[in-house]
Parts: sequence; structure tokens; C-alpha cells
Amino acid sequence: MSSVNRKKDALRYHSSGRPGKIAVVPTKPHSSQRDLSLAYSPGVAEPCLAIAENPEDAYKYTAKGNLVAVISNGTAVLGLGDIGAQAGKPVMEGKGLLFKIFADIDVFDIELDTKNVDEFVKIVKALEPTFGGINLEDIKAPECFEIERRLKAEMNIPVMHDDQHGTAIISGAALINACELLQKDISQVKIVVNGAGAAAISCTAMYIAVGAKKENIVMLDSKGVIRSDRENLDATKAEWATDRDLHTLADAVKDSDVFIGLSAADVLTPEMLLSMAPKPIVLAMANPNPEIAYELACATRNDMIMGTGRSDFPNQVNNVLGFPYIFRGALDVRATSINEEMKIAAVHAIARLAKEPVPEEVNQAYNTNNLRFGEEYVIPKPTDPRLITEVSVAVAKAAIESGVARKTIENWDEYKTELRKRLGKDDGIMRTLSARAQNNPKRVVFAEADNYKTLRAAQIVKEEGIAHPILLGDEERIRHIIEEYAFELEGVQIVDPSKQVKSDTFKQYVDHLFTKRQRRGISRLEAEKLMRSNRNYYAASMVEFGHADTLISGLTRTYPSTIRPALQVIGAKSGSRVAGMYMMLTKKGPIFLADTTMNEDPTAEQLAEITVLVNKAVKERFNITPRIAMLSYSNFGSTDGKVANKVREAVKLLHEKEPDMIVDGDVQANFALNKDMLNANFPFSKLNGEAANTLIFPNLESGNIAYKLLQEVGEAEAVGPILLGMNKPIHVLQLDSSVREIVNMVKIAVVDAQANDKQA
Ligand SMILES: NC(=O)C1=CN([C@@H]2O[C@H](COP(=O)(O)OP(=O)(O)OC[C@H]3O[C@@H](n4cnc5c(N)ncnc54)[C@H](OP(=O)(O)O)[C@@H]3O)[C@@H](O)[C@H]2O)C=CC1
Ligand SMILES: CC(=O)C(=O)O
Ligand SMILES: [Mg+2]
Repeated sequence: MSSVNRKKDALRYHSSGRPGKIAVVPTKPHSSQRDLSLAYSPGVAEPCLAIAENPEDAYKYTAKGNLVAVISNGTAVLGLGDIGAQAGKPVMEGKGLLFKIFADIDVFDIELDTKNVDEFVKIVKALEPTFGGINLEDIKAPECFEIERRLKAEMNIPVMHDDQHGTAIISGAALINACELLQKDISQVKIVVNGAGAAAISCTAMYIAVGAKKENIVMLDSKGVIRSDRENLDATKAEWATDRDLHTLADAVKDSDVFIGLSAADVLTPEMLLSMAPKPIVLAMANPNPEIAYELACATRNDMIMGTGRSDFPNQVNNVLGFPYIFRGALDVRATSINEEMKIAAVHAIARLAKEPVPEEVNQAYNTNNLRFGEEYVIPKPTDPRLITEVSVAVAKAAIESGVARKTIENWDEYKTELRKRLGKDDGIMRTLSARAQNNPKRVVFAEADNYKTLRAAQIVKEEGIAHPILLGDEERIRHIIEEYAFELEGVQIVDPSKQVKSDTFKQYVDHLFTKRQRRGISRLEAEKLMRSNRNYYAASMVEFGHADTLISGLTRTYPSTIRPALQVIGAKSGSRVAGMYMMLTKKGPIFLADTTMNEDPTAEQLAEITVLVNKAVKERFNITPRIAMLSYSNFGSTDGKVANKVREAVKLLHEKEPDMIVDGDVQANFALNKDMLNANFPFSKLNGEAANTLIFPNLESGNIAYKLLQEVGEAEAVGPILLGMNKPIHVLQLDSSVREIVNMVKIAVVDAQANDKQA
């Protein structure tokens, strides 16, 4: 992506919808007067009194135990320097987001407009009642050292300056593993640390704690090598001063084994890199741009292990791999601090995890099938779901063993299960779909390519390697929009049907349509006109003739008018019904709903056919075992109405014909989705004692209304409609879908096309 586009994209991302990246969400009911009288006055007085009597009860009655403050004064924001507290807020909110998604920790970001150490310490110290932990962030050296030291001494909750210790833990793990891979003895390696700030000083101390030798280390700051003869050296730098005859970075790196960059972009030149010892280790961690660009380093020499702070290259050495899990472990045992033992435990847990076989979902998320401990994988990936169990458990255990835990954990397996549960699965399912699409991207024809949203979605799926877009529409208009918004779509095929009318392909498409529809009142001339003027006919023909693998359309036209051409040109699989399904990403996990788009009032037989289609799709496309509830307004025969009887009849047919399918009904939606209610009242249900994850509606209106209600008031994300039963993979969007919805549909379409290949 060009830097101009990256900038626009980043600004749009942060400003779209509710500005910023985090919000506060109530966790207790608040709908009735009673709820409010408990949440606030008078009921709230009771927990207040309990806490006044026993301060530890704050962990029982308030959010303190899961709440971390990310606090900065903006003096060393990433590698951007002293940009001020307010300008640093997006980074602190970003950390809040990462704490939440990786470890389910809630965060208030606090930006303090002060550079005065005493004032900073006074304010943070006074925040102790609110928080379970304090993550100091992006505060420059040397003030950060005094701030952290004083807060640790004066506060009774864990305080950690992440740029110091988070970075030390991650890069310590990377260094241990890189040395092992290159068969270098950590106690012998010559290390150059470029940077002498918050991160560099603590990282260097950590390397010594894990085996490096002080006499083998040279440190530099912006003025060059830190030498003992330099005047006005502050104490933290003086500790690392050398007497050797080294002055510049070029002097220092010559014949060194390890380069640690915690300074600024592009300061390590190819010449310097070439002058390092054989098989060097280069951890260029400045953000957002490393001390030497990844591609440049790799083009310069190929015998090294290289890591950067960035997610777009192998070996991302970034503190995101540590802070969520370190705090998770510390909070869960109510540690009073994060001590050396806990940090070292985290280093070894991360280093160890890199040597374990990589779970399939991580391979898939990085579009590869062979991530394994080696030069391009020295530490785990930040999305590795095992980090929370491995690192948090190691940290919690170390806290208990070193005596700083105020709470103990008896059953570690149970704790691990709780940790896994914290990270719901619904995001995971879209990530897995992306990864599956990326493994074998397909040609997707976008029938409405002369549209801003379509082109943006096309750019995203191209950039992410999810699909090979084909843009269908008026070529001039498409090119105009591409230019206007600077979309990066070079090399993407544009097909303009109006320029194809004389081609053999066009004739082939028209012949096919005419053959299929001649006995349904369409003349050849009309077939030709439809092919020229309605792009949905042309796009469907491309898929039918294998000129594209799948199609996406429907953004600007009604559902029936978009689906009709596909039904006429491609049609249903032989003997199959066509139905539409939605996947709703809800707080309870993904729930599948059908039929939401096609069959207005199916008979019992048709309802059973739809259910068979849905069962197969959920199982095969999403790798989820469907537990299907056939919904009605009645429960297992409680009402003798027409709709309830129809649903009951469909269930009977399914139980006869598909004995292995987990399906039951007629049942009301609340019972279907609540296993306790279901089991208490209908213990005989064939849903195997679990809540349903797939809901079949008695007719189109109830299905369609239900998914829209879930979307609007249930805040569930809708992915679909996923069309089932077509002879070729075709996907029709809802009118005015968002870019995100289009991208999600492309992922589904590509996975669908992959399955179609297998069947062919
Ligand atoms: N990948 C990761 O996870 C992390 C990366 N970082 C990155 O590390 C860098 C430093 O952050 P932090 O320690 O918090 O910031 P600080 O402001 O505390 O320290 C910056 C240090 O870099 C030195 N420096 C600046 N320019 C150069 C140069 N050209 N050559 C040598 N040294 C230089 C400064 O020298 P002087 O003392 O003379 O001013 C100072 O010692 C940033 O780029 C940050 O993004 C930080 C934390 C985590
Ligand atoms: C990653 C990080 O904390 C930094 O670059 O400052
Ligand atoms: Mg930082």
C-alpha cells in the first residue's frame, strides 16, 4: 500500500463511526427501576460499606481486578518522539484495544499533560483505588526510570513500564532462540545496543539476566558510543559506558554478533550490516520503521536472523506479544508487583512456545502451512491463541512462588480453560475464513465495479491475498473512480460488457442464455439485450463458463433482480432447492439462520430440504457441528397451529431421513438458545443438552425479520446471505452493504469456490 493510502486508511479507520477505538460497556442489567436502584443509590451503598470495611472487597464488587490504566505523558511515543500527551492518545487507546482482544482486560487510557516527575508520580499514585494494574507507556528516559521505581515502591498493585520490560521480555525470548538456532553461545555473543532510552536500558539488563555478559555489550545513543570519557553522562547510561576505542555505530557493529535497535529508523546501513560477524542477529525494533528496512537487510545478506517491531514481516519482536498476558497473569493472582521472577518466567514461556508445533489457525492466519521454529519464526505470532495460557500461567505461577500473589490458583487446568473462554470465538471464525481464502485465492467477478464501495473492497481483498478481483462494468467510470480515490488496483482485469458485444465470448454467453430461456419467452434479441445491459447476466455467464470462479453482486439492486440472472444462467444444483443463510456473529458465538432470503412459505418437505442444505454448509464451510433448532411459536407440540404443525412435520421427516443430524423442534427461540431452560423443560430434546447454534425459521418473513432485529438491536454482525444450493458459487449482497460486509462475503465466496473445485 502506498504511504498516501496508508495515511488515508489509518485516519478513516480512527474517525469512522464512534471516533477512537474503545468505549465503556455496562456489565449489569440496567433496564428497570429496580436495576437502577441497585446499580446506583440506594443499593450501591452496600458494596461501598463492604469495601470501606474490607478494602480487598473492591476486587469482589468493582471492576478494579480486571482494569488496567495505560498511562503516558507522550514524551516517547513509538519512535515519533515527544509529541505530547494528547497526540499519544491513539497509541494508548490502541493498547487498550490489544489488552481487550488478547487478554480480555479492560483499560482506561490516561494521558497526563506533565513532564514533571513528582507531579506524574503523585497523580498516578492517587489512582490506585481505581485500578488493578498500571501499564506505563511511551515515557522517555531517563525520567521513566525514576517514575517507575517510585511508583513500584509506593503502590500496592503491579506497575510495569511496558517499553522497558515488555520489550525486554519479548526481545529476550527472541535473542535466546536466535542464539540457539545459530548455535551461538549467549554468554559469548558481542552485542551492540543502539539506543540508550527506556527500552534499550531495560532490554540490556534482561539480556544479562538471561546469560549475556556485560563486557560484550556496547551501547549507543544519538551522540554515538556511550564512552566513559563522555561528559554529563546520566547514571543509567554511565552504567553501560565502555573504555574501548569505539565511537560510531560503524565502529561498534564491526564483527559484532547481535544488533539491537531501539532507537530510530534507518540508522543501520547495508555497509554496517555487512561488517557484522557471520550469521548475525538483527533485532531492529524501532517503530513504526526499523533501524534498517526488512527488505534492505535481506537483500544485503542472507545468513542472519532478522526481526522488526512490525507485523508485516517475519519475526515481529513487539511488546504486544507480552503485555496482555503478563498483566492477565498478574491480575488473576492479585500480584502486588511484576517482579524479576515473573518477567523471566514470561521470557522462557514465550521462547518455549516458539518451539512447539504451530496450531493450524496460526498457520492459516499467516497464509502459510509451514510455520515452524526456525530463522523466520524465532518467537510466536501475536495471534497465537496459546499465548494466553502459556504466558499468563507462567507469570501467575511465578508470582505465587515468589510471594507477591495475594490470591492463589489451585486448579491450573481450570484456570487455563477460563483463560481460553475469555477469548470468545466469533472473530476467530472470520480470521479462519480469511486464512482459508488466502491459501487458494479465487477469481471473483465484482458485477458492480463502478462503485466506490465495491472498488475499496476489491482493493482490500487483493491486498490481503483473499481473491483475484475482476472488475465488471463501464471501463471509463471504473478507471475514473480508481483514479479519484487512488485505489491500488493496477494489473486487475477490467471487463466492460459493452466493449465485448462483437466477441465470441459474448456470443457464447448469449447463446447459452437463449438456449436456457427460449421456452420461457425470451427471444435471441432479448437475450442479447440482457447480456449487454444487465451486468448480472454477464457476470453469471463468466462464472458459468469458468471465466471467473465466483461472483459478488447486489450492492445497488434489489435482491430478486440480482439473483434472477444467476438463477437463469446458472441455476440450482440438480434436484436441489436454493436457500439463503446468515451467519450472525453474536456475543454467544456464531449463530446460523435460515432461510432468510429465498423461500417465502416452504412446505414441511421443503423446510426439511433447506435444513439439510444448511447442515451441510455449516459443517463443511465453517467446520462447526450444527445443532439445529426448528423454530416456531410453540414448544414440542404445545400449540396446534398451522405453522407449528408444519415445523413438527419437518422435524419428523428429518428424524426419519437424517438420523445423525442434531436437530429438534418445534421450539421457541429463547428455549433453543438457552441450554438450561431447554434441559430443565425438555430434557428429551435431541439437541444433546446444548444450546442450538443453527436456527431454521418456518418461513421467509420470520427468518428475515429475526436476522435484521439481531443486527440492529442485538448488535450482532451479519455475514451473508450465504446462498446455498446453486450449481456454481454465486453470492448476492444485501442492498447497500458496507465495505466490511462485502469483504466478508468475498471470503465466503472464495471458500465456496474452493469447495466447488473439489466437488467438480
Ligand atoms: N518493538 C517494540 O516492541 C518496541 C520498540 N520500541 C522502539 O524503540 C525506540 C525507542 O523507544 P524508547 O526507548 O521508549 O524511547 P526513549 O525516548 O526513551 O529512547 C530513545 C533512545 O534512542 C536514542 N536514539 C535516537 N536516535 C538515535 C540514533 N540515531 N542513534 C542511536 N540512538 C538514537 C536516544 O538517544 P538520546 O538518549 O541521545 O536521546 C534514546 O536513548 C522507539 O523507536 C520505539 O518505537 C520501544 C518499545 C517497544
Ligand atoms: C511497541 C511500542 O510500545 C513502541 O514502539 O513504543
Ligand atoms: Mg511503547
